[in-house]
Amino acid sequence: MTDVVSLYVNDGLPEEEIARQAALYGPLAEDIRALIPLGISSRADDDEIRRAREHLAAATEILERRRDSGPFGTRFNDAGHFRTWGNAAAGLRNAVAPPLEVHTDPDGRVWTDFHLHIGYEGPAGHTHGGVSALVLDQVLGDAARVGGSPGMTGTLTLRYRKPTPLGDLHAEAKLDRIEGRKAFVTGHIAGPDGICVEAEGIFIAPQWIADARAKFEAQD
Ligand SMILES: CCCCCCCCCCCC(=O)SCCNC(=O)CCNC(=O)[C@H](O)C(C)(C)COP(=O)(O)OP(=O)(O)OC[C@H]1O[C@@H](n2cnc3c(N)ncnc32)[C@H](O)[C@@H]1OP(=O)(O)O
Repeated sequence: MTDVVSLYVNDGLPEEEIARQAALYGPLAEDIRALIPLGISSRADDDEIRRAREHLAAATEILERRRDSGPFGTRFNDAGHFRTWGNAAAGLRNAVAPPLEVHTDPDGRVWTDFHLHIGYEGPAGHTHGGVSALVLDQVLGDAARVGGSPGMTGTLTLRYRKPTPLGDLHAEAKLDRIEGRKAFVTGHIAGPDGICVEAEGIFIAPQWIADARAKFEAQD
């Protein structure tokens, strides 16, 4: 099993290098993401598909020449700039991610306006329920972190109130309370006609995080 702690790496990258990599690899993920709905909707003919696949094979051959092994993990530098570029919901380098760009209000509410293309379909013309769970897991988890209690999802409870359309959506979440290592968070996804999915989550700081925080506070 992958050791979670070993995937938290201070790689010491300077800010300029992080910005350079973001400007290089972010657009690559956008290009790959744009292919997903085309894979579903293209009406190209036999010859066009064959040619398109040859181009994709050539791109694959270039991209796999040099690559990291394993997941991206969580990387950071001495300035405390964290990168979770492989994250399935928000990762800058992950074409599977919508991606979510999560904002924080001064009162601790976190929110994101995001777009789900046709590759996120579940019920005909609507968002897959598991994708809604992905979005809410991320947004509620961010609210726990912003509220000072980052943790792993222990329990995520969803109420699907009405079908969630595809397209432009909004999600938000707020920390309700902290009890020991547990953060209780609520949130929802809304479409143009109001709230579609409500969520309650309990996020639990693993013991190693609680220990690290206690050690840090003892040094203060
Ligand atoms: C890393 C940084 C994040 C950073 C992550 C940022 C990513 C953003 C969001 C994405 C989040 C994810 O997808 S996370 C991936 C999905 N989640 C997971 O894979 C989690 C897998 N489960 C685990 O690793 C573990 O079960 C934990 C960490 C959740 C809990 O283990 P533990 O730390 O040993 O817990 P334990 O001592 O038994 O219990 C502590 C307290 O929590 C309660 N408790 C225990 N389990 C649960 C539970 N599932 N639901 C509710 N409550 C629970 C206990 O009753 C107890 O309450 P009391 O007696 O104290 O009252």
